[in-house]
Amino acid sequence: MGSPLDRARRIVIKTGSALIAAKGAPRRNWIDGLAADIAALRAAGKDVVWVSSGAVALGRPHLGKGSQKKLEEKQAAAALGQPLLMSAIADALAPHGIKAAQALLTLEDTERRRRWLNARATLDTLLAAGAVPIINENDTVATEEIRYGDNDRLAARVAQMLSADVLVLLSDIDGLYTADPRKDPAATHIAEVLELTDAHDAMAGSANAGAGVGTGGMATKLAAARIAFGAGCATAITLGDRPRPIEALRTGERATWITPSVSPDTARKAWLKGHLTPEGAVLVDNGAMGALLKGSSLLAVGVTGVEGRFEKGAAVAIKGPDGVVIAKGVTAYDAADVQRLAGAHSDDIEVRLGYRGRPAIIHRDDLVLGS
Ligand SMILES: Nc1ncnc2c1ncn2[C@@H]1O[C@H](COP(=O)(O)OP(=O)(O)O)[C@@H](O)[C@H]1O
Ligand SMILES: N[C@@H](CCC(=O)OP(=O)(O)O)C(=O)O
Repeated sequence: MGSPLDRARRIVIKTGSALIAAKGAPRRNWIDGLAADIAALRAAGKDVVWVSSGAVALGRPHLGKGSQKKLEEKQAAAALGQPLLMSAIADALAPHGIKAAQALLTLEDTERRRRWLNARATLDTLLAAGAVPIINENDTVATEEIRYGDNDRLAARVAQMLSADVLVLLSDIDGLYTADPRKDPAATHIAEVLELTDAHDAMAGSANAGAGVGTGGMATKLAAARIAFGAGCATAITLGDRPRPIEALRTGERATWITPSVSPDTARKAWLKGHLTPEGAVLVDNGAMGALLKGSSLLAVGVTGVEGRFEKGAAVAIKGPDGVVIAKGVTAYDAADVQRLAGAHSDDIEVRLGYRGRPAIIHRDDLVLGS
């Protein structure tokens, strides 16, 4: 059967602070090993996104003395540590001919549809260019209310946004146990979860019950796995501190695999179907209707007009020439721009808008057929 990693097209890997840093310095040998793993995945044609913690841990020694418990002290440490984190990772990827691209996200980038479209387009562009996006929370500006707070969930949101097939959470433990093995020596390992229940949450205890340097614990890993699960993405929780942790996972080293029964594509379409309440409509001609039914994106050339006012990122209905709703989707343009683009060929988009817009009014990934 092989590993889910072999079948995956897109993989998100999350590394916790304790793997990245020791005594305030980057663990270069370990980072080099993971970089070699990532190079092997890239060579096999897979897209890889690396969500890495460690900015606070690497920045702390440079902030001076003091407790460094206050939020602004952690944020300042992150500002000092983030470039150190990036350069350690970029240096490790460079010998493999892989470019590292920094992307610092805040909660809004994955929760607000408009920003989500932008973040996704940028990350897709980086992946298409062969780069590995290195993602962290934008700790320096994220305030308590608008924080993911832990990179486990951030990584799951990224996996969801990018329709990844596998999320790997590299941890200081080789998976989920029936209880915290640090406290209960009788705890047993769980190799596979096909449905996440409250019983699993009870095993993990509360958040922040982890080893110390980071902010996660097993509870946030399960919260992350739940987000990924809903997006049709499998999660592996496994021991990170191995020389080649991804290769070890691929060849069957111990892990907990949390595996959904549907694909990312099916999950996304089901989500769209249930969550989109149209705020307006885009009117299309017969040609566009035929293309949509065949699974294409909605291009400006087939648009004849709009109904109502809506923002970029809003849910809209798509209506055929007879006024019947044939699909719903998330629009990449606001109503005024859709009107401006009606009937335009792709080459004309820039002239009509005054900027270089996206080719699709609604991308096929953001579209579901039916009313
Ligand atoms: N049921 C459980 N199974 C496994 N680990 C658990 C469980 N409950 C609590 N934990 C704790 O969670 C820790 C992993 O979280 P954490 O140290 O935050 O990892 P990371 O630094 O990789 O984010 C484990 O070392 C373990 O002590
Ligand atoms: N964004 C923070 C890390 C937050 C976090 O989730 O840490 P961890 O539990 O080690 O993955 C940083 O870079 O220090």
